[in-house]
Amino acid sequence: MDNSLIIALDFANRNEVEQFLQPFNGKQLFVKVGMELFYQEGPGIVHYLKDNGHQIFLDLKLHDIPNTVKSAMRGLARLECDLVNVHAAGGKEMMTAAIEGLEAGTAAGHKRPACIAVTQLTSTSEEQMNKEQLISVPLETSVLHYASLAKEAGLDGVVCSAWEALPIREKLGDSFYTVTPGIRMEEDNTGDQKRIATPEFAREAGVSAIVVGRSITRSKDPVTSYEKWVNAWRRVQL
Ligand SMILES: O=c1ccn([C@@H]2O[C@H](COP(=O)(O)O)[C@@H](O)[C@H]2O)c(=O)[nH]1
Repeated sequence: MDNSLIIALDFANRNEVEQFLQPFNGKQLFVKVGMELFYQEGPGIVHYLKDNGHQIFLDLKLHDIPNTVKSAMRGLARLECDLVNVHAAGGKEMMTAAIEGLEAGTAAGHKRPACIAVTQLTSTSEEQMNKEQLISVPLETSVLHYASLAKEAGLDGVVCSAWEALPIREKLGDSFYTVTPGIRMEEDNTGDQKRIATPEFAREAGVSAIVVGRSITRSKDPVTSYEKWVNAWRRVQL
């Protein structure tokens, strides 16, 4: 997990994924399967990616009553992904149930998938959060609160923006993962993301992994783009 660049495979179907991966010539990547792809292709897409040696973040952001999340996680554990997630807004009891489900579904002698909680989506601004969720504290306070709940529930980390990574590490320790989408190069389109940061900023904040989607998947030359991103991410590690 540490220092990974996770590519968000936000594609409509397996055919598009195959077309995207083909020029990587078998390179083993850390990829994210989200709702768009999983709802279309189901578990088969996970098997396909695993069979090709890729590490997988299954980003389904479970958010339901504890019993339902526990049962769903029991099933997802059998896919043997590296990383799965829930929404912290589902509450501590729900997050505890997620871990119980993962443990119940993991074969004896195997390690359960790491589980992280989405705090505030990176597409949410502080103003939106205040007005629409009626949460009147600063956004960082809300993120830290959700991160603390996630840690108390036994989760392994959170999804947050790079802006909150340092305060989370200071409060909850370096071993608690901070996985950060909303990463952009200076020249990239922001799109729907509100809390964006560059790879250099993310590295300096000590995030565990960055998630990059459209900047790579929609570029004219995804392999060159991926290499540019990896170099930007690594350069500041030296
Ligand atoms: O808070 C969150 C949680 C998840 N995401 C996901 O990350 C990628 C980001 O894609 P970009 O194209 O680089 O914006 C996408 O799959 C989201 O579903 C997030 O952006 N923010």
